[in-house]
Amino acid sequence: MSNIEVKELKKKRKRGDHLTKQEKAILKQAKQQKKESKESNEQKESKESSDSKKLKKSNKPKVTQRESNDVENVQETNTSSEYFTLPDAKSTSDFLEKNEIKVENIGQDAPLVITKFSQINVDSRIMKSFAKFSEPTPIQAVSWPYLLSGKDVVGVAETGSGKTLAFGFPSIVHLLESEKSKVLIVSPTRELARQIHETLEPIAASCGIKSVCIYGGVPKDAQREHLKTSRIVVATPGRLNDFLEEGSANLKNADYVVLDEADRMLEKGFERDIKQIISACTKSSKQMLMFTATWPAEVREIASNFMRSPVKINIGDRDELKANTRIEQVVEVVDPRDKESRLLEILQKETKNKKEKIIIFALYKKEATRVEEMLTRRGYKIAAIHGDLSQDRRTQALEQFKTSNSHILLATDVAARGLDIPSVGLVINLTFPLTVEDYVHRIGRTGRAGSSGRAFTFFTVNEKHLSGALINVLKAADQPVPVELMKFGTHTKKKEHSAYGAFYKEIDPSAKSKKIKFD
Ligand SMILES: Nc1ncnc2c1ncn2[C@@H]1O[C@H](COP(=O)(O)OP(=O)(O)OP(=O)(O)O)[C@@H](O)[C@H]1O
Repeated sequence: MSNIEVKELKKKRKRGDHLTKQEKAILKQAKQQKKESKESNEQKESKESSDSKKLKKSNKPKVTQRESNDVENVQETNTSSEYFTLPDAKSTSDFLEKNEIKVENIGQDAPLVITKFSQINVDSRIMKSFAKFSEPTPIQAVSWPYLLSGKDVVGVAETGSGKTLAFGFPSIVHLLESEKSKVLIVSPTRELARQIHETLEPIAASCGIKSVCIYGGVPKDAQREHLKTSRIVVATPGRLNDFLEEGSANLKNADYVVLDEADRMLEKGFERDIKQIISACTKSSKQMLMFTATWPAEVREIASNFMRSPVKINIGDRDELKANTRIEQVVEVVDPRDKESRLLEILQKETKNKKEKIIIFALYKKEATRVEEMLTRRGYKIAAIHGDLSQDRRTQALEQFKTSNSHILLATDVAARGLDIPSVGLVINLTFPLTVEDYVHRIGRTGRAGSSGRAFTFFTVNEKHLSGALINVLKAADQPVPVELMKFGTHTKKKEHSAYGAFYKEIDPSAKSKKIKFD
């Protein structure tokens, strides 16, 4: 058995390909030999070295907690341990319990966790990106061991819990490991794509890896050029498909594919685009990842069509729809005609001597424009972001809001998901969104990365079909349920797949119309 042969088998195992009994036996034997040689090296070393030398980490640490001799279980137990060590069983179980972590599809094994950065053993250039954090967040702690081991993963964790680095960090390790590979990350909105790119670009660049952000509403030339050399592609579906159709994007080597905000990406408005994109990633051994804060039953089956027996990670018991519990939620049932006067009262109170940022959500673009004008006339400095604005104006508005030139952002649901602006203290839902999932994402623009936040929501008779689902979300977070809301009824209706995203899909105005052929 040559080293090359063993290496090939390890790769095969990492990809999740089937191993014959003989191949498993070869791996087991190799593992045993490695263990023995390590032990004999360690014995030699301990004889000749001082105590400090013993503390020095091996370049390829082993999983020490759960070695298995069961050949059948080699794939599950002997994960890609060269990148991490595991804590002892007690620390693991305490961590899992404290954070209400559920991990499915790992057989009989206990979940693997990386609770400290010191357990990670990867290129130090990547580790620098964690210098500002004290420890991995729960979704990072649990998803990293599986992602670093080549597994498909569905990760469901509350808004603002660090999902971007949960899928982003292992993607860079993957690119360093495999020179030909590419990473593709798909996001539903341009702003979120830019944000993901801004998070990962510096880390990738420090390792000499180029990345590109592909999104609509801006000229194509620069993106097309960067595509040629980039190994990380962060994209919105429409523009990416344009590039695929014209032959400028090549995803043949994309073997680490992420759908961020995965439930949104699998909705009717996007499903076809996503199918097209994934079928362009032709490598059979690709790793598929889906991350989100909301995972409705309606999309779980669709998701399974794209994945190979994924590990399902659920932080905080999120089989039911749940909002971040650090957000104080106030719901006020009002007459639809009174919403804007109530908004003015709230703003007057909330903007007095307060520095925190506020996001106001409207449902329709026209509504957003009208309310923006109304508030501007009353002297408020407003930044606005919705689908009717040019991309330049959207980018500018978001920048203004982030850098504090204006404390209020008026937005439609293009800003509901993913955007990470740490000083947002209050979210106001002027008009309730189309689904309660969107409500959870909207209010999740506050209370990020362990901080607390507040959300104020107007609820009217027009949304009464959503009262039951909203009541459940309020109750699950121990928030008060107004009597007026209860009067609308507590029943929940099954969501229609086509209901979501109806106002959401981004149309790229710069995309060329398709040719129609007449016979
Ligand atoms: N280990 C960590 N410790 C503390 N903060 C972290 C850690 N990892 C990431 N963060 C910070 O947490 C914030 C939220 O992260 P991120 O935007 O990835 O959340 P998310 O889970 O994707 O949210 P959403 O569901 O709204 O998309 C970011 O500001 C990020 O820098």
